Amino acid sequence: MTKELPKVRLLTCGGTIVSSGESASQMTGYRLKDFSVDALLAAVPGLSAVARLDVKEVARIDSMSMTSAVWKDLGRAIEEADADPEITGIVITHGTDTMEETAWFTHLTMKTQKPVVFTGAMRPSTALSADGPLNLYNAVRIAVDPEARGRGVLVALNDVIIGARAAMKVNPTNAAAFAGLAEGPLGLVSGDAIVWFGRPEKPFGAAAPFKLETYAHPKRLPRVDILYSHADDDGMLVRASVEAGAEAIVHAGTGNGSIHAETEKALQEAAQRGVFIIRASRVPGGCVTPGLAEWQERGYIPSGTLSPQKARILAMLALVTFGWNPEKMKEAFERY
Ligand SMILES: NC(=O)C[C@H](N)C(=O)O
Repeated sequence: MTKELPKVRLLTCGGTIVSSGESASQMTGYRLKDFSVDALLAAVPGLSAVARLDVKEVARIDSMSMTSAVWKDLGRAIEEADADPEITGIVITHGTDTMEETAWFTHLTMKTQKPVVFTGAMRPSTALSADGPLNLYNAVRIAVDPEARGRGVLVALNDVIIGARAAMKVNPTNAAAFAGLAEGPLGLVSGDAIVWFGRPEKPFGAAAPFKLETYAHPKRLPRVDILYSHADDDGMLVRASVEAGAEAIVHAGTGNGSIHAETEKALQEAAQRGVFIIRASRVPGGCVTPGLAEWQERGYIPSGTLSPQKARILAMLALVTFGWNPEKMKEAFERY
């Protein structure tokens, strides 16, 4: 008797992988129309020889409009797949614009040991050399690879496998859109082989205290704004953010998380009012260090190797999990 193929739950969230243009040469300016997931699967010959796929639509949106309400629906769908003993791995198709954010949220909150692989496409389904079908094929291969277990949530496109913590979209149009900043990739798809060489260094999933149930759907997570600094910055956005009820501000500063002298006054006032200040950087890659002694005295927290968008998610999760707790907020940025 032939061995039954492993079963993979495919959770779909929309994005370019199911978008269509007017012609094969249209690479941008396309829309999410009526291209179905079934049509996407039909465009992947050989997929049925890798795994049995069982599909569930979680959302059908362009990922620039992602919300934490969708993260919660996705989390519930992953928990369902985790509880099903027949399912070996989970693949999530998602727009690439905010894929790194959904993947990071999932990496911190999901407790499953099963592989969870995010993929998507940079070219619409109708394009010449559409990249979605091969990306999906490879994501399913990764999801059934026993070696993928224990490496946390993965982002796999264009033959590169990157951990959710490090993954960042670094090109707006190229098929090689993702890089694993600072930490590098965890593996590669090399033709028929899947090659692994890295594991996440920091605790995640079951080793992290963050849980999906801690925020009430459809309510958003606590307000945390990202403020991008530049010449002539004057702190106006800091004041607006505090006014809007931000519980933390991620300051995407220049260089090593540096702060414009004019903005510093507004950040200091915000910190005195109990708003957490996370010092991140608009520079991609590298590591933001604790910096000036007075920043440390004021309780500003360096983002380390987390991008501003990842720092925002960690701050939100720390707020819902620990409440207003400066020690725990600082520890969260050191540990996760
Ligand atoms: N390449 C993409 O997937 C971009 C897309 N518009 C999105 O949903 O993020």
